[in-house]
Amino acid sequence: MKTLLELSNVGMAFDTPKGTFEALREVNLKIAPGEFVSLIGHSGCGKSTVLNIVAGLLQATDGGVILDRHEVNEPGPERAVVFQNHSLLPWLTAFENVELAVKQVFRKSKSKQEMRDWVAHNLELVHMAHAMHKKPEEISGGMKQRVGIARALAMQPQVLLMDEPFGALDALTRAHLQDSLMDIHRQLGTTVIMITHDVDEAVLLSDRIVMMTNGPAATIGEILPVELPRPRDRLALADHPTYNRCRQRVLQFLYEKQRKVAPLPRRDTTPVRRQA
Ligand SMILES: Nc1ncnc2c1ncn2[C@@H]1O[C@H](COP(=O)(O)OP(=O)(O)OP(=O)(O)O)[C@@H](O)[C@H]1O
Repeated sequence: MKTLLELSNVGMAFDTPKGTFEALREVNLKIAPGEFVSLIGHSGCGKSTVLNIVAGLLQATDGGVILDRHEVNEPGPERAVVFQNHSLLPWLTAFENVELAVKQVFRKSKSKQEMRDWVAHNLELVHMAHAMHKKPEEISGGMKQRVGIARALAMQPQVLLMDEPFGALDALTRAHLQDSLMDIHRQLGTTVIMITHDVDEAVLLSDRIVMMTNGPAATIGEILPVELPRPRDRLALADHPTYNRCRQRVLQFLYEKQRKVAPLPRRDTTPVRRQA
């Protein structure tokens, strides 16, 4: 397998008022160009920490990340991030929000008109052409996420990093955005790492699902290849044996192997003797 991105022996220890907290230990992962990888694990296990290290927003305290033969030490446009909350600038329109990112990356290589066309093209890609001159407060949550994705894609990143991008959306909007993301991934062949808590979302979208153990010292517990043909259709997959097997495997990992909640104490069924 050709490797675009490699995490080797990544460890992360945070200094806290109570001492050092080891969040991650020996995280090893190789990702191929064009691969769609989901990170799944219980809340607080360290998914965002992994993503932030790849984004260059955090520096690993052990090991490191190599992207296309270069070590990652700081944020860069070749690794665009989409967060759960859109993070658009409220005083700019959708078009201007995307344009701002495009100018940062392409100021020297594209003319003004080329940059404007590129912004419009990316907004069309996420089906936002009709509302490109509206401000964030004038559009829905799902539309804001679409603009955030357009902004990230417009930077032509080598890797798209998504931290629960659809977590705050209702089920129907979420389904539409998942379908759009699958289309975009098919058209552009972008490499994607996405954090999700949603098992169905992970199976539907991913080539591989990376399952993380609970912290402290969290690491990769299992990696599941999702061998379903693309393009994928959510309705057709509902009865697909591979889909159901993958779903089952992730659920087993999360709720049997990595139980988060301690089992309830067994009820004592011994009758209580009344004292005379
Ligand atoms: N700056 C920090 N200082 C100290 N501890 C931190 C810091 N950032 C994260 N942690 C701890 O590291 C662990 C992993 O956090 P992280 O946010 O990566 O988890 P997560 O899996 O993304 O959680 P969630 O699914 O709830 O978003 C948690 O125990 C968290 O409290």
